[in-house]
Amino acid sequence: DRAASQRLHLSQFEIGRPLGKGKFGRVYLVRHRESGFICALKVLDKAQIAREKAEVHVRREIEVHSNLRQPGILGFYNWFHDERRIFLVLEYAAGGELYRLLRREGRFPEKRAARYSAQVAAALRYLHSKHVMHRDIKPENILIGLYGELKLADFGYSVHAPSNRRGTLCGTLDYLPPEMVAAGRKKYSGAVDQWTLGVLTYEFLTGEAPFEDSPAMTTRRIERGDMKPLPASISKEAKHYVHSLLVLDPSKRLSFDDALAHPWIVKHCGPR
Ligand SMILES: CS(=O)(=O)NCc1cccc(-c2cn3c(Cl)cnc3c(Nc3ccc(N4CCOCC4)cc3)n2)c1
Repeated sequence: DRAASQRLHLSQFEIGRPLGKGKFGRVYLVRHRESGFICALKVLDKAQIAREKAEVHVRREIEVHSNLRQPGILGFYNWFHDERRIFLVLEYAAGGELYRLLRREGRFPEKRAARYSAQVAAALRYLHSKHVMHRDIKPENILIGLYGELKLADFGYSVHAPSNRRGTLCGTLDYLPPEMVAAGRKKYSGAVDQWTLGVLTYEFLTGEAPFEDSPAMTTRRIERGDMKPLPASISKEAKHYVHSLLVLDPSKRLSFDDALAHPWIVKHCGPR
């Protein structure tokens, strides 16, 4: 609220190590001096935002993110600004980036893949209940909390780590559903996020994106739903779960409720 943001000022924070940097600014590990509270401070540069004509976009993303509260979504505590910068006071995700963990481990065992997929499905179901969708879900935009739980962290004004990322900066096609690669126009329907959940789960299980190929081929594969086959070692329930999300017809994709009730999820996470 305005009163709180009136009181907050940069001098009230002890600035720690940089966590990441990107298009609009940097993220720092900080401690609020008075309360001792550890959090992440995302610093957005107003001039850079103006150059990218992203003022409205950033304002809207702050408006959206500040109204979300769900364990699978990175906490947004407050924000304030000075003449040059906008500061977002966010939950510190102590586990770092999911992207790095996945690259380091190669792929996840099914129990972990199912738990992660369920956490993302629950967060997406919550976002949809608030009429917020398409949060650009990919491993690069997901952080890990203190207890190993996943946190959707990118709400549009995202920062990107130094270039150790995949070509996400130019926007990888891997995560786009058929209705978006074909039409060309960004036609978001809720079912887009169900497709993305399928791509994400596939990547947890194999370490690769299902339609990964040369850019031209990737588009063709997505349009045809022609995914690379899951390894024989993957259980049939896991295969059924991924195939029920990566369905060309958006109306036939598993809903988040059905995903959370799927035998593969229930087997590994218990009924929720
Ligand atoms: C090259 S890097 O890994 O150092 N930085 C990449 C990068 C880029 C953009 C945003 C972040 C980021 C944002 N965060 C927010 Cl917002 C809340 N918590 C974090 C947050 N948390 C975080 C917690 C731990 C780590 N470590 C753990 C020990 O190993 C090194 C990385 C990194 C990030 N990170 C990190």
